[in-house]
This record gives sequence, structure tokens and C-alpha cells, in this order.
Amino acid sequence: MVAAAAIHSPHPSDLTTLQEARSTTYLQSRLGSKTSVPDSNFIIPVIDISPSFSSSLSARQSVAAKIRTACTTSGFFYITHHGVSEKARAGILDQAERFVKLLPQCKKEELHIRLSKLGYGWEPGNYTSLAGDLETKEAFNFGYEQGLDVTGGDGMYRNLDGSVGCGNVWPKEEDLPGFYEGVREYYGQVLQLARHLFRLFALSLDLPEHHFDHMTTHPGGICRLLYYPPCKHFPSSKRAEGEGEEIGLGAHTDYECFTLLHSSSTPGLEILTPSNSWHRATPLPSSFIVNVADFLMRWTNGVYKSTIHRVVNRTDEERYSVPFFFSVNYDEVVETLPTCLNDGEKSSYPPIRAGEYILERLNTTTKDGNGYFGNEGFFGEERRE
Ligand SMILES: O=C(O)CCC(=O)C(=O)O
Ligand SMILES: [Fe+2]
Repeated sequence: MVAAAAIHSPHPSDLTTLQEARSTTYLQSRLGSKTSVPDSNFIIPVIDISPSFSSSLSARQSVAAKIRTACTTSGFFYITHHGVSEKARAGILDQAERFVKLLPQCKKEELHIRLSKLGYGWEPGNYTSLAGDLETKEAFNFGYEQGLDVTGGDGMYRNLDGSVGCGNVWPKEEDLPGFYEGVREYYGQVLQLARHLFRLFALSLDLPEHHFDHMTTHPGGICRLLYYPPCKHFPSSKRAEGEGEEIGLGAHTDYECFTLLHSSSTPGLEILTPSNSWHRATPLPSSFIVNVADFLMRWTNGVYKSTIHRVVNRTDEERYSVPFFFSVNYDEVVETLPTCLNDGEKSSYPPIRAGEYILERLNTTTKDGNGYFGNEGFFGEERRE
């Protein structure tokens, strides 16, 4: 980590970042040729993290070692015995369904994502385009706010663009009674779990256990309530010739440090294996799926893998999911972790501020490519071209 003042913005020659930000081309290059050959070597390990809550350091390290193996191979793992209550987990799926089904269209329009500089609010199915796919999903997005943080926060939260003030928009209590409360119960617990996991990530990277603590006092934590309608042509044999797959969410990587995914029991998540086939990740009861995202991949100089994935609902049932994208404080400027460089090795990446990196990646996913933030600057600076 370096002081924020010392490095105000990434160097203009940071081509990797610019290239990453042009997501369609970048993804295409990462996608290569897709085949449907199953990759039997591709494993998403199931990690019981209960020993990580023990007072024994070696027990915590044993969990961290499993996390490291997953992060350096598939980039994905399940966690069980994580401490988030079943009540909160069922509650948030219930709120997602209520939002989609009970909130009148005109009230959704009032929360439309195009009204938000930060990509928050209601996102109709066709609003974003990833890797050129038309998407069937509908979403409601919101970010960190102190009222959702059970620690009360430190009062220093900065938005992705460096601005101060809460950018979230919520349905009115009378329009969807109990919605905010249901969200708050879940968010508070999942945020604490993410902070706990960051300690395990620190151990997994041979860093002191509390290395990241001061960077997660007012962290980035975007949460999405996602709805994927049932497959229109079920079973898929009914699909007319020439009609493509119904993509719920196009192929992409996540942008933050890591994602905690909770979903209903309807499957849909597919992960691109090293041999370029889609591996279907079945939801396991009472578990989260965790995946490394691009900012952590960059921070670890590519040691931890951020793996391409997508969602296709191939069933005749609805799917709801709630990804939570966890980042360090958005105003934090980071440079490659020393434990991810060999002796004398130079980092492939210059230092960068978390919010700036993530916002630039997010901006490329809007349909017109102009992003949520137009041409204004990040942290008060000119937007780079
Ligand atoms: O809905 C899912 O299962 C995954 C969602 C996802 O990958 C995302 O929102 O980034
Ligand atoms: Fe994702």
C-alpha cells in the first residue's frame, strides 16, 4: 500500500487497465474458443470455514491454505458454516422476489439505474450488455451505507467516484414494507463475513492476519438482488433453429476483490474452465460461492485467478441470486502485494485506487458504453482516454 497523496491516479501508460476496461474486447480475448467438452479436472472445492472462527491460529491457517489452493486454480470455492443465519439468507431472497413482483412498474421507474451516477437502483433486463449477449435478468443494486454496517462504520465512506454522501436509492417503506429491514439484516451479516474472509485471504497470502483490516473500515460492498426468469423454451430441445441460448447474465469477470454469492436452489451459474468449457456450478444448501475478482487478481500480480462466468437459467423455474461484491475502501490506493512477487520480480501493474479501477470497469458494461459516470473525472480528475 502507498499513501493516497503520493500516487494520485494511475499512470497514463497503464495500458493493462485501459485494455481491461474495454470489457468486450478484453473478455473476447480471455474467452478464446468455447467448446462444450466437459473438463473433469475442474473442481470447485467446498471449504468448511468453521475452524477459521477458532482461537487456534493453526486452525485458521488450515482454512487459509485451502482458500489459497482454490484461488490459484479455479478462482471459485464454496464455503459452509460461515455464520450467516438461514433467516437472513431466506429473508433476502424473499425481498428480491417481493421487489420484482410487488413493486409497481411506475415505482421501479422512479429508481431506474439511469438516474444514478453510481449504477444503483433498478436495472431492467436489457440495460447492460456483457460480451454482446442480450440478457434476461432484472436487478436492484445498492452499495455500502453506514446504516447497513453493524460496526457503525468510521464515517469516512467514499463512493466509487470519490464523492461523499449516500448514493443508494430505496423503495418507499409504504410501497414495499419491510424491504429495507430485510436487506439490512442480510447485508450486515454478509459484510461481517466478508471482513472475516479478508483475514483468511491475508493469511493465505502470507501476510499478517489483520493486514487488510484498516482498509475495510468503510469498504466497497455492492449488492445486487437478481431475478432470472424461467427458460422460455423448456426443455431446450424446443428451441427453434437459429434461436440462441437465453443468457441470463453474459460472460464476465467480477471487478472487486471477491464476491460472495447466495442464490435460490435453481441452478444457473456457469464457470469457464481452463479448457474453455462451461462448468455448471450447482447451488449447495446453506453455502456461499466465493470467487476472486479482478481487483484482487491485479493486486496479487495475477497469482489469484479471476475466472470468467455467466448465468443461464436452463430450467422452467425462476432463479433469484444475491451477489455481494466486496472491495477495500474505495479511496485506498494499493500496489502489488510484496508476497506475490518473487525476488527481484517487478509488478506488472502500477499502483491504483480501488474505486477508480472498479468504476472504470463498471462503466463499460452499460449498453451505450458511456457508463454511469459520463465523462466526468474520478476523484475530481479528468477521465482518461
Ligand atoms: O446470479 C448469479 O448466479 C451470478 C451473478 C453474477 O455473476 C454477477 O452478478 O456478477
Ligand atoms: Fe459475476
